[in-house]
Amino acid sequence: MSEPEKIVLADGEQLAAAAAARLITVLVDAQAARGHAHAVLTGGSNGGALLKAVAASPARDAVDWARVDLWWGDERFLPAGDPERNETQAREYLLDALPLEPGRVHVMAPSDGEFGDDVDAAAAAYAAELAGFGSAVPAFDVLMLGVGPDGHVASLFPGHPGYAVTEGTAIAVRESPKPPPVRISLTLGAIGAARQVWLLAGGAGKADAVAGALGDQDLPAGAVRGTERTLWLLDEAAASKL
Ligand SMILES: O=C(O)[C@H](O)[C@@H](O)[C@H](O)[C@H](O)COP(=O)(O)O
Repeated sequence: MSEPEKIVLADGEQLAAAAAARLITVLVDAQAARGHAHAVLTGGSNGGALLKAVAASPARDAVDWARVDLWWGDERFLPAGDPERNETQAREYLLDALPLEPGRVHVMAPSDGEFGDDVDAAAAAYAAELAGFGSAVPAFDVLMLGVGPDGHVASLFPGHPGYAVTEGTAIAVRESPKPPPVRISLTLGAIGAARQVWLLAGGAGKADAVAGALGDQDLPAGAVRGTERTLWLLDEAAASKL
């Protein structure tokens, strides 16, 4: 288990650019070492800004995108193509511009897909897909998480049942405090299988959550660890109460 490290960037734009450069490097290094890379994407504004910065990076195509497996840390359980889905936004910000192997883009099912509105079945199917790489989940090279103002990550919320789940890798989330109410999320256990876990937090609205999670508050953002590295990527406003 890796102890949390912090890197503080000047502002949101520098945070996105620095995180994008770091992501490209991690993916290139993983492919050099193991021939492929697994990355877990996050929704939210900081996650989206990172994807846009990767799209704009001159170094973007140093990554062999055909040998990258992309996963999601969580997804809003909405119809395919809904603008509120993390997948929809990721495709718009970056993925549609990349030569990815479609079979390596592991989407959490929409609410109008093969499982219909059965979010439990959709979550179970994702758990099965994660297990298709030889263990419960792949050893993700990097797993990115936005941080909510309440200290949530993925769709694991303080005091909410999903945060307490200790079994399994992908779960259904209902009555999410953050709309929309129905989601699919990786569990803390699945998140902890990642070599590197990065927490992205920008803006003054995250300062309390950052201070609490890095302090002694029991928050999902403070509970996650990578097996090799746990890295908080912050801007000065989000780090202002540390
Ligand atoms: O599906 C989601 O809503 C996200 O995955 C969620 O976990 C997000 O990352 C945080 O809520 C931070 O979002 P912001 O960066 O927009 O505050």
